[in-house]
Amino acid sequence: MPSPTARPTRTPSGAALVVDGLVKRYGGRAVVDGLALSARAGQVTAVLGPNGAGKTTTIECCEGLRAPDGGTVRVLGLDPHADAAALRPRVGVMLQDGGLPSGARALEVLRHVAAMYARPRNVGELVERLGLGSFARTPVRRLSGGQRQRLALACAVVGRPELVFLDEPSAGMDPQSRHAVWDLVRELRADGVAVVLTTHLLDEAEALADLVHVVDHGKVIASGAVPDLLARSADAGAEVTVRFTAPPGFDVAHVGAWLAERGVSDPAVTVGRRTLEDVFLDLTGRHLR
Ligand SMILES: Nc1ncnc2c1ncn2[C@@H]1O[C@H](COP(=O)(O)OP(=O)(O)OP(=O)(O)O)[C@@H](O)[C@H]1O
Repeated sequence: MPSPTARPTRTPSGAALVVDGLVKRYGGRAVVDGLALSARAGQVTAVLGPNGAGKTTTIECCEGLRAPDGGTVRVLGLDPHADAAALRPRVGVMLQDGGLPSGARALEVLRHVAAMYARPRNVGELVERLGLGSFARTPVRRLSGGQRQRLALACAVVGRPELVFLDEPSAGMDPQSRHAVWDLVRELRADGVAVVLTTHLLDEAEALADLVHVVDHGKVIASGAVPDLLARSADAGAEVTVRFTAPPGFDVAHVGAWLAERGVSDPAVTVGRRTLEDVFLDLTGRHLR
């Protein structure tokens, strides 16, 4: 049973998570190879990288699920292995495969997890927020992928964690669910929670992240806020988007001709009104399934 008196512990730098020189080997191969990153309270930190880059391995070392072969990990100033019991009530975890008991019904699982905490969130409110009501009595093994993700997210946050790890939180979700997840992540940040997420959805990282770490071959190859990372690559030439509402009869070919006259090679002028996501949400509504 988590202690009701658990208090935030911050490292001197104020970071909620500090990973330094992390090494993890499998069969002699370092899949995480001297990786360093950090995350702060009240911020969303996104860990990006191609398949097999070492993101999940890193996050699982931070969660105390895998033992590192080298380097240090400090979670709320504590060691995820040695201090696992002290960290359990303070850290929320949403695993990529859900990690939920397959035979239990969805709402039973959430109520059970909530009961393990001293000051859980209101379960009914969370059910409403994440649209869990329509499958509350469905066994976990019968849930769709997106429903299981939403249940796993609810379980990760129901205990009011100070730090939450979300491994690809909106993978496989419909746009309605993704927006609900994003709203919840923003609320956690506003409440001062340190949110650490991995994602392959770069629009998700752009929409949510205060800090981005890009991982490849087991190392962080770039870190910074999204505008900083974009500014660093500005010399490569920027793609400029201009939006305007064309009056009736306007010939967009003039825009391409005007750009070509000014030395812009192969300008691509496209006419579009709304994104497919806008149309999809209009057609299917915003309510969660
Ligand atoms: N238990 C294990 N035994 C052997 N190799 C492993 C093990 N776990 C992970 N690996 C390997 O470690 C590498 C990193 O895997 P990891 O799951 O951390 O990548 P990832 O960045 O999260 O990828 P993805 O985006 O596909 O989820 C991969 O090459 C993977 O095959």
